[in-house]
Amino acid sequence: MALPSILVLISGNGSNLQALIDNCNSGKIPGKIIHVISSSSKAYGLERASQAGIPTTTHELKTYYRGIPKEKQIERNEARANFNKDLVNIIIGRIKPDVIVCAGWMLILSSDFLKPLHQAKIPIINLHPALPGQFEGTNAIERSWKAGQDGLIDKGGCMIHYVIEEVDKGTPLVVKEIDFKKESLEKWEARIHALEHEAIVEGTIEVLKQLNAK
Ligand SMILES: Nc1nc2c(c(=O)[nH]1)N[C@@H](CN(C=O)c1ccc(C(=O)N[C@@H](CCC(=O)O)C(=O)O)cc1)CN2
Ligand SMILES: NCC(=O)N[C@@H]1O[C@H](COP(=O)([O-])[O-])[C@@H](O)[C@H]1O
Repeated sequence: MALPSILVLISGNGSNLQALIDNCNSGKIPGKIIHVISSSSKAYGLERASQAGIPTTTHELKTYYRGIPKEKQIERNEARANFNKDLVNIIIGRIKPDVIVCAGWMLILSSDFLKPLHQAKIPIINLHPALPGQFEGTNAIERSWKAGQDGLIDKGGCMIHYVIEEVDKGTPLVVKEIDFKKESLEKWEARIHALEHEAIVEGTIEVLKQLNAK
């Protein structure tokens, strides 16, 4: 029987993508990465995918914004809606994955994207480098480090959660905690990234398990 198919969305380095590639190849993740889509043509993760023989697509928002000045907000919003609609049509129409994993995908996904996926019963999960209810959005690692330095938190970590319209508020699948300690941002970041590489593998295994349970 064919392994469930995984689409991975990235925007950058792809170290979490690499963890997925390595653990699919070892069989720890009972799935096959069939495609990688990047929101940036400069993402090193594209190189990682190519090295692993995984087809890639680049889908850049700036291409949709081209020629629309920043002050033309209505036109830019329309362009962004088209970005989301085209992306979901590529996924549902061409790639047809069983599950989608956001592994450092740095764009908010709109209802134009999420609703068709829900109708197609394709679950989508995301890696967020903070605990549930903490530091939603971008730069979460630095924000959590500063909060720790200020004595506002004594724990940090990362989570894998289902993606819903409300950013980083979806039901968690995996939560990994670490104690805060006075250390450099670089050391904190390294500890979080190490945790991420475990969490993204466990979260992908879990979403595949839940898929099979349906
Ligand atoms: N609808 C959802 N979309 C996304 C989710 C989600 O839970 N719901 N998770 C994110 C991943 N993410 C944090 O884990 C995240 C990434 C990016 C942003 C954001 O504000 N992006 C800006 C652009 C920022 C930039 O270019 O530096 C934007 O999209 O305008 C917030 C959260 C993936 N998407
Ligand atoms: N809000 C989303 C977010 O901040 N995601 C973060 O992007 C990085 C991707 O690293 P990678 O490209 O090396 O996998 C990871 O640190 C991940 O937590």
